[in-house]
Amino acid sequence: MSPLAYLIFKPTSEQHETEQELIEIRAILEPEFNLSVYFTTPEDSAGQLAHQAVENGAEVIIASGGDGTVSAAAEALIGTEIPFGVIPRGTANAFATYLGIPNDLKAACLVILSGHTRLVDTALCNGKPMVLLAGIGFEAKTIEQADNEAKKRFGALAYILAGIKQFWQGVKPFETSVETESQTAVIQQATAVTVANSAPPTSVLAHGTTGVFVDDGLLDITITSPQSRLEGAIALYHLLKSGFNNNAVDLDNVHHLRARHIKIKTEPPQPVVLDGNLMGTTPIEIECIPNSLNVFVPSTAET
Ligand SMILES: Nc1ncnc2c1ncn2[C@@H]1O[C@H](COP(=O)(O)OP(=O)(O)OP(=O)(O)O)[C@@H](O)[C@H]1O
Repeated sequence: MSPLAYLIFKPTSEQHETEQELIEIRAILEPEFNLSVYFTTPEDSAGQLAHQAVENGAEVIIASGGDGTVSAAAEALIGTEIPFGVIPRGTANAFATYLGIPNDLKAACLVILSGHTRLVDTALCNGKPMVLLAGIGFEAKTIEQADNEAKKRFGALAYILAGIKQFWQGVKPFETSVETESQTAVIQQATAVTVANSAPPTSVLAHGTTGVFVDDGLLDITITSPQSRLEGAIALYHLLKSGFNNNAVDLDNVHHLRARHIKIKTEPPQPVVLDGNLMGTTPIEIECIPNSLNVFVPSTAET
């Protein structure tokens, strides 16, 4: 008997495109799986549908959409051994990129069929699932600015354009206190705080540390506090470099910590983006859940 698989699928606003993508995915997966498809709606979240799939005895769960869909669906699998497939169809697809899962539909389906899995950490941020990162300040304001129309027209470039605009306008500095199981750091003039479970190099603000590893049982915290555009540009350059070479940034206005459990407060409260979607404002509390998600990845992927 073929394994019972559930595909949690976020439709796009283009109905024709959605139908075509689904036909392509079904054609590859159905010969191997007893496949049921659940469509997300603003009311039926990927998380609820994935929980339903688990209750129905799913042997494989696959999420297809942007990072928000993947993250929400993952929550139902935390701590189970059910293998989790990702078919990226969003704008940034940062989780798939980080794990080396291709953006091409067919190639992503073939990764699932290959059956190679990897155990990765997840986290809970104020009780909500986090597979990538939580961003406070600059990143959250950038996501706020990258509207749906721009994402449709420019794809991932919309985030870069919004980031440049945000950089140019500047972020009003805020005071932050970051409390971990072993220390508390207070930064008076922060512009961004990023807590990462995983992050591709393009999630620039996450890369103050010596690499962001998704299976080390720890979260990587980067706090930036540049006080001018020039300092900001230098910090961004070093963070971008660090994303590729895993050397920690050595600048006075880039701070980094590693911890399993983190509480962050800011004054005044700041918007928070969680796995690509705005979730509210600070304070936040994040706990890493080591080795809690079993994801299909290419057998050659290294991170
Ligand atoms: N059928 C739907 N129509 C409109 N919104 C939906 C639908 N299904 C889910 N959503 C909403 O979409 C959000 C998750 O989107 P997700 O991040 O996965 O994809 P995206 O927005 O297409 O991609 P990206 O964030 O990369 O641009 C959630 O806020 C969810 O409520």
